[in-house]
Amino acid sequence: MNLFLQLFALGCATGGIYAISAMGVVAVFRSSGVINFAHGAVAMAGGYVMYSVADTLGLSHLIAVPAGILVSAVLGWLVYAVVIRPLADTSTLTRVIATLGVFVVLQQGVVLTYGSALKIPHPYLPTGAVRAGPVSVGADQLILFVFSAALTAVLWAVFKHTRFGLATSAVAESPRSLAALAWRVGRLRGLNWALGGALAGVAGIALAPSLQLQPNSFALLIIPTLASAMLGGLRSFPLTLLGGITLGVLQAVCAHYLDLPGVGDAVPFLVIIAVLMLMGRTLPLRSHLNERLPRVGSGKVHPVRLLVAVAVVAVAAQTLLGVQLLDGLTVTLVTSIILLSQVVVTGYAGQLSLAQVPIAGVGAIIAGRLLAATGLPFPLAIVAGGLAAIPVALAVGLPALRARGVSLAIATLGFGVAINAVILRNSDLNGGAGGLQVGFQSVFGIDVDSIVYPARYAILCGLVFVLLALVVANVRRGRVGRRMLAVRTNERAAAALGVDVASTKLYAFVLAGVVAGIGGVLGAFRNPTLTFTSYDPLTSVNGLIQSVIGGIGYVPGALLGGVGQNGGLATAVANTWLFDIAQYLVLILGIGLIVQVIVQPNGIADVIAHPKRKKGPRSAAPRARLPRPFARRRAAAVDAQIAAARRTDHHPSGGRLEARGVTVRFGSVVAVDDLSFEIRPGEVVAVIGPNGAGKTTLMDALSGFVPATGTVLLDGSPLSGLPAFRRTRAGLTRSFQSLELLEDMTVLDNLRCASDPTDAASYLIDLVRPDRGRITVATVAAIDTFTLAEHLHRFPTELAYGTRHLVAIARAVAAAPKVLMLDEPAAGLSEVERTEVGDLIRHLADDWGIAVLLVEHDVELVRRVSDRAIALDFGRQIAAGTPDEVLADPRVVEAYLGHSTSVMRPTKEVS
Ligand SMILES: Nc1ncnc2c1ncn2[C@@H]1O[C@H](COP(=O)(O)OP(=O)(O)OP(=O)(O)O)[C@@H](O)[C@H]1O
Repeated sequence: MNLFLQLFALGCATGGIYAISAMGVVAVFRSSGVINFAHGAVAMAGGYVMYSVADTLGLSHLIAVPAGILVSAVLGWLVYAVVIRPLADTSTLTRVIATLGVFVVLQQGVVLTYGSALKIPHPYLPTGAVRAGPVSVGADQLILFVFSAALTAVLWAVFKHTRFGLATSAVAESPRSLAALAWRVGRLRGLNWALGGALAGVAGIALAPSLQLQPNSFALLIIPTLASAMLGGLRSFPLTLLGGITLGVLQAVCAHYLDLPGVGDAVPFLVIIAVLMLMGRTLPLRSHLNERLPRVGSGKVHPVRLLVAVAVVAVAAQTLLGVQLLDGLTVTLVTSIILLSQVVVTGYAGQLSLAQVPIAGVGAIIAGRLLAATGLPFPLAIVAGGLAAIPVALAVGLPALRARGVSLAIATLGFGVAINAVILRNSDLNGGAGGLQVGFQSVFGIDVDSIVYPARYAILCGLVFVLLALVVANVRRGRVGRRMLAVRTNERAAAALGVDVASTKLYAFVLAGVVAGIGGVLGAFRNPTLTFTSYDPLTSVNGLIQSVIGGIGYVPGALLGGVGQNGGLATAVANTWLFDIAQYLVLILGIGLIVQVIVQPNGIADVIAHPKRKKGPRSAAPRARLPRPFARRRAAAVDAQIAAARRTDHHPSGGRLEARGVTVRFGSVVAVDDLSFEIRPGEVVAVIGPNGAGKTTLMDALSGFVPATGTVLLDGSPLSGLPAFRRTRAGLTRSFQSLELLEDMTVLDNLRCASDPTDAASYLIDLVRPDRGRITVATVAAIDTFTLAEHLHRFPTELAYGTRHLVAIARAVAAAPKVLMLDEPAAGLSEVERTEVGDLIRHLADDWGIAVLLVEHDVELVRRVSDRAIALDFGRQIAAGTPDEVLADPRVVEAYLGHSTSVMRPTKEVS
């Protein structure tokens, strides 16, 4: 018990400091909605400045400590003013990546200024023991704990009771309202960033004497910091203190009682995962903002160009390049393979993984141990490394099922730290200080020893890169690629099209894991003795940065990113002909990244592929692709498929939807209250009601987007309990009020996404033979009915508003639904377009027998199109019958207009 109390006290002291650092993150997040990944590096800078002033210059800590805090505060403000402010209108991903750039710049700046060696600052607080009953704690720890509690109280009071604090809480919600009240939003945010920096500095200075200063480990203070901040819900200072203490105590107890190396480092990660799993959702809410991510390439392979490039590299490697350049080439190719994994998981699938390099390390360590233990041939060891990465990649991907964006980045960074601590730095696995002896390798009898035959090893890496690049490009062009793009663009829309969002994400992580694992093996086996120090989480951050600079959505982007790897071609060329830039390379990359995300977020590969395109991810691809012979051939093939489908006399047919006692609660709000109704094949049933009546929530409940009680039956089969994509596949399809078109895809690919077969075989077949997708009878029916033939190769952003509406309905029809639910399909359309949409809805019901549930505010349209109507108010059914009966019902009139004497007129817009 005494020991536990002792550990508890120790954990409280460390946790208090985590909490101080985390409160800096909270202050920044409350004001700007941004998670600053450079926060740990800012803390580290504070610690180093304190060390310089006190230990190097020999000045008093009374000067050194404030100096460290001041520098951190200034750094915090600078990050805001120089990096975050110019990126105010960009995606979360862009801002995360930018702060990662700052992280790298600060970390490398410290390395260049102070070196990587450990620095041990002199303690500045009394270190004697203080006894309280059976527990003895250091006086410094006690002081720091009391200080953290006092600081929490001060911050809580400031943010709760001062104008500054109240304005900060308001600024993240509504900067415009605050500006209207004469607040200078930029200055307020800048102050919070400075406060965040200062708090990071306090934490860095507090931890410096016990943690000791070392750039690589100290900057990772960001992980426990973020874990504490997440436990505090990124809002509450007292809860953040509690979170920090919980974390500190858990770390101390686990490290003591669990005999597992690195377990202390893994605890914050486990806490992060637990929070994400508890708080996250499998599909985002309606309010989730879908942001455009960096553009993706087409995955088109030019065989002639590829063969020429391979031949040139092979000949140059064998005949022209010296050892240094060959080594640079090998490092570039190995890195490029690992970055290919980033293209799959982040570029295509939109999942921000910061664990790809540690995953590569797992592949390397397992292949190394297998080969050392069994004498496995090298090619099989490469494959084994790829396969060995699968379970770890799956585990890294699991949080993605409930977390997205910044949260996922935090989880994967934490996972990387845990993998590094528990597996890669584990001397039971990594061969200890001497490394893992594997000797030299051969492939099919050819010696590929990278020291004697560096050219051969480089060529081997080149061939593996080409092979994997082809696989990744195939995936992009196939059915699976469409699913990934749909998921990255809009998870709700993807699920509504029948895409299994969870499986698609996990597949992306697994495929990326295999690719990274193979890269990891090739990287480690460059030497006869394997070491795993270069598979650390910081290298993973650098890897992401290189991917973004190269073009994270492009296969060639991985190669371009690999060129910039430390020790890669850029370094080798510069070292051979210029000067030793290795030490500055990471710094240059970090600065390059920050400049690039501001100027050209899509990467160098995008500029090369489309030199004339505008820079922002929002600028659509121009139609000018069609004249190219390839595009013309493809268009002709599409036309032929459409013609063939037209010759068959099939079209979608309807089914019967039954809802029994469907109820949805959001806390105390009952959004849908015990609704029961039926829609028969060929029937159009309108659901009307004032704003907030529960119409969209009803649709969400029927289609599986929100949890509901009650029963939903399709043709007598229960749908309740099934996830959204399964309901779509069963025949219940929906459109969205906000259309939710997949903006990264052409109209045709939007339709294909809805009509693609859903079998799992494509996950494997697409790797070698991508399925461009057949055009189904339902798709052609949708194209013809909604006259979309001329728009098929356009992107949604290029279409007129009315046409976008038609595409949204056509896409739902392309899924061959039995029951179609349309959420305000006529909103914002002109009179003529509304009439057209009404006719089309009737056509779907009358000619194809589809059962239609129509949510609509346009009373005229409801009256003209629907067979029956149901009126809702506060989630409850207040009337049902023919449209005329329902619209004339006094309860409906009252619900809409607030008093029963008014007469409901056939106006166009009631709301
Ligand atoms: N995720 C949510 N959490 C909490 N409350 C919610 C959520 N989604 C909807 N609501 C509430 O449920 C009620 C019904 O909202 P809903 O959007 O379904 O109404 P609606 O009839 O579709 O309105 P509109 O015509 O404006 O689209 C409202 O009170 C709304 O605030």
